[in-house]
Amino acid sequence: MSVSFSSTSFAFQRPAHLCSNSLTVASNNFDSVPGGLGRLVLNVRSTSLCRRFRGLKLWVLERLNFQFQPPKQPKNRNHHFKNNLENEKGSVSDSSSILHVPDDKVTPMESPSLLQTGLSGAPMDVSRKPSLCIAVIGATGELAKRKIFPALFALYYSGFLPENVGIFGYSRKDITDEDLQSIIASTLTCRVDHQENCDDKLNAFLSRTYYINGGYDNKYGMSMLNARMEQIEGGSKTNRIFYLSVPQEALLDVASCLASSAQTQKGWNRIIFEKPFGFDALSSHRLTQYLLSNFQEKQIYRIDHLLGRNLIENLTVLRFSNLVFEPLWSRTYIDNVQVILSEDLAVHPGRYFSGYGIIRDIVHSHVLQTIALLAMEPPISLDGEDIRNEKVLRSIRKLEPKDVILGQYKTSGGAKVDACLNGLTPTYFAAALYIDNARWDGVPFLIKTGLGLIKHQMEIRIQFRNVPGNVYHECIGHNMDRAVNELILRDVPDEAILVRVNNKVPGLGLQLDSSELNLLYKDKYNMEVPDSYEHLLLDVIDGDSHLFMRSDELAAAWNILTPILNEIDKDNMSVELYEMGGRGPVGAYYLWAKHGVRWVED
Ligand SMILES: NC(=O)C1=CN([C@@H]2O[C@H](COP(=O)(O)OP(=O)(O)OC[C@H]3O[C@@H](n4cnc5c(N)ncnc54)[C@H](OP(=O)(O)O)[C@@H]3O)[C@@H](O)[C@H]2O)C=CC1
Ligand SMILES: O=C1O[C@H](COP(=O)(O)O)[C@@H](O)[C@H](O)[C@H]1O
Repeated sequence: MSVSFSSTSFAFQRPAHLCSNSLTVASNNFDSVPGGLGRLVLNVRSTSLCRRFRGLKLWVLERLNFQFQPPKQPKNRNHHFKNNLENEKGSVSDSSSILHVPDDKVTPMESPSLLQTGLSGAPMDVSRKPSLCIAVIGATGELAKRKIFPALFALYYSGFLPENVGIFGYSRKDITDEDLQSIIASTLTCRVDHQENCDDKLNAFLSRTYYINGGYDNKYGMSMLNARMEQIEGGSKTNRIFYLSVPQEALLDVASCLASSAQTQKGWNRIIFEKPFGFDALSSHRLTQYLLSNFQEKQIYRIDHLLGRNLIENLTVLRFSNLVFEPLWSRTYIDNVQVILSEDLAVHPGRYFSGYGIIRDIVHSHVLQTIALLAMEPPISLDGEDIRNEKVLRSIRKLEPKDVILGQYKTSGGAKVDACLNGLTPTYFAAALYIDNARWDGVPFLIKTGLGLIKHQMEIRIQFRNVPGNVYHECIGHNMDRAVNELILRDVPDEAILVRVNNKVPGLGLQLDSSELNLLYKDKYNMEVPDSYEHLLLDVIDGDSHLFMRSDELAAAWNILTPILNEIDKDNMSVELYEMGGRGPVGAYYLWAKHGVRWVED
């Protein structure tokens, strides 16, 4: 059994063990299995552990379909099962049908000749029709090759996708199923921590991968995709995910053709959209209106892969599951918050960055979502909508030029603008941002993000106020700043959670030191960290939307940035050139000082 509860920890390893073991104890009534699968799953709403089980349901239910009849009217359905059973109005449904038993289900007992051995070593029926199909539109593109297919395979390998999942690639290139399979194969690897049956799993995954040449008429192309999916689904009730990984110019056409010609009527359809989410408030609004005229909000998943990091989930886990943090989470105890996301690399040629710049690329979704999740009000549950309802984007004050520093890295040739950049497109952004609500009034949220900087760094620092009337002030010395408590959530370099505290230096006398309590992930957890695309794809499969921007969040985020974007358009903002590989514009240091914060550089 790989789910172990001890007094201090709970560990989760491979789902295969969990599920195969669970099958021996689960009954066909999920609500009434004490201590068994039913209890683990049904406690999802109330424990953070259970977040780790999202995605398992597909795996488990795939297997349950062989052996159990699901309850006709489950009572007390938890978040997951609610999602699974609810139906939406109209033909386009977002209700997962994974609890249903396919009408044409063939049990292993009935058809022994169809048996093969699955991941868990248990028999599986490979002829069974898929309960989930995933189509990657833009399958021959860079993102699909580099990230999406590898993430899908990793999920498949680890048992988070149904064995009989259907994977479809779509683009305009005239290639075959085999061509796509060999393109994908060239980027697939098995995880270093479990390489069992790797070749078998690779082959199984590739054998479920099909290519559709959509040609230059997406309407026709999408109906071909639909026909191919139906053929593979064989009339069974199957849910579909469409990952739109196409250039922005193609997005509207692809989305509308997909909406009218490729959605299933027999299960739910979810659509993943890649960044950028519009160019400005107006274009984004138009795009949103267009999407909402084709899809329901709950079908839309706007993906920003940087939000799939542990760091982001830890923002809420640390706060809401630790009494030592939650009561401190306000202006009463927090002095300032720093969000740092720096890259040491320059812009990747060919990316949409040029012309868009760092504000649209990184600040609009990643940085503002990070702040929104950090500063949110307590949600009533971990349900995606409950979390999205509590993000405070609409309370964030619009940015003013006086609180923003922009920069662009110099080329190696001196002060000339990089050929990859369109004019003075900012590659660096620093700002002091305020949230006008009771919790955060007056607390500066300092942002620093840029390309071509001294190091790759991604961290959030929460600095607490000085201890009022600190009786140790004489032992600390004049620089009280050095004695502030800090909570640091670091993703790069070396994922870690650190808490800076004051302690006594050993020896006689009373000298204080500021030290870091250090939870270094690689020391504590000896495992390969899944890529953030895996995390987010699993969220889409589970219908968990909390890390994806809803349309109203998108609009609120543009609202915060529009005054700056307008000033840039009018050439009213200066863009400071900085050395590639340096610390960025010096103006940022003055900005922190103006907001009463000493920037921590290490
Ligand atoms: N690459 C990255 O790291 C990131 C990318 N993104 C976003 O992801 C999306 C894809 O990026 P990327 O893979 O780099 O882009 P590419 O240009 O490498 O690939 C685009 C894909 O879309 C297909 N395509 C282009 N036009 C159409 C069309 N009219 N109808 C159907 N398919 C079409 C292309 O194939 P064909 O020409 O044969 O049709 C190709 O498969 C973009 O929106 C980008 O902004 C976001 C974050 C990071
Ligand atoms: O989404 C983006 O992320 C990358 C950084 O991603 P990483 O996984 O390589 O850390 C960033 O370079 C790019 O500009 C942005 O669009």
